[in-house]
Amino acid sequence: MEKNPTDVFVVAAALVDNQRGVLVQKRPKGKHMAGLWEFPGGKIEKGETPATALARELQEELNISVQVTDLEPVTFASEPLEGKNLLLLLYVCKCWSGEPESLENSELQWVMPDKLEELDMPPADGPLVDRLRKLL
Ligand SMILES: Nc1nc2c([nH]c(=O)n2[C@H]2C[C@H](O)[C@@H](COP(=O)(O)OP(=O)(O)OP(=O)(O)O)O2)c(=O)[nH]1
Repeated sequence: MEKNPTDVFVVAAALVDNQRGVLVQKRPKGKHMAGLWEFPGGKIEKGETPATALARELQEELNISVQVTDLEPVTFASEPLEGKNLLLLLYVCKCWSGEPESLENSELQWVMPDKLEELDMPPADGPLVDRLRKLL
């Protein structure tokens, strides 16, 4: 099968804490979809697996260490994005080292799973949130 050059592969994590809920971050000003809340993560780079990409993103964005074996695949979304197709893979992570802090100047908040749907999130995230609510 030929690789579709218009696909954008993104991995994201629902970090789950029993007391605080799920961590979301606000997309910073100046970026596409600025101001919307999203799950931490980002694009998969060349040579990475989805899980190694996500562990790298979580380190870079939140300064936490995650073992790839603690990343549990949950669901995915496929959505048009600026003339391309976004394939967004969502993982749940319940175990990490360090306290998440924003290294990229984005606002963070913990939200209980049943309140996630009240947030303004990118269109691709709607089905992910539905799935998480049923799971958590
Ligand atoms: N991390 C994350 N990205 C999401 C979510 N939902 C969603 O549509 N996206 C989109 C936004 C971006 O277009 C893309 C993530 O790529 P990114 O954060 O690495 O890239 P970006 O567009 O912010 O900018 P850049 O780093 O490429 O300059 O996936 C989500 O819940 N989490």
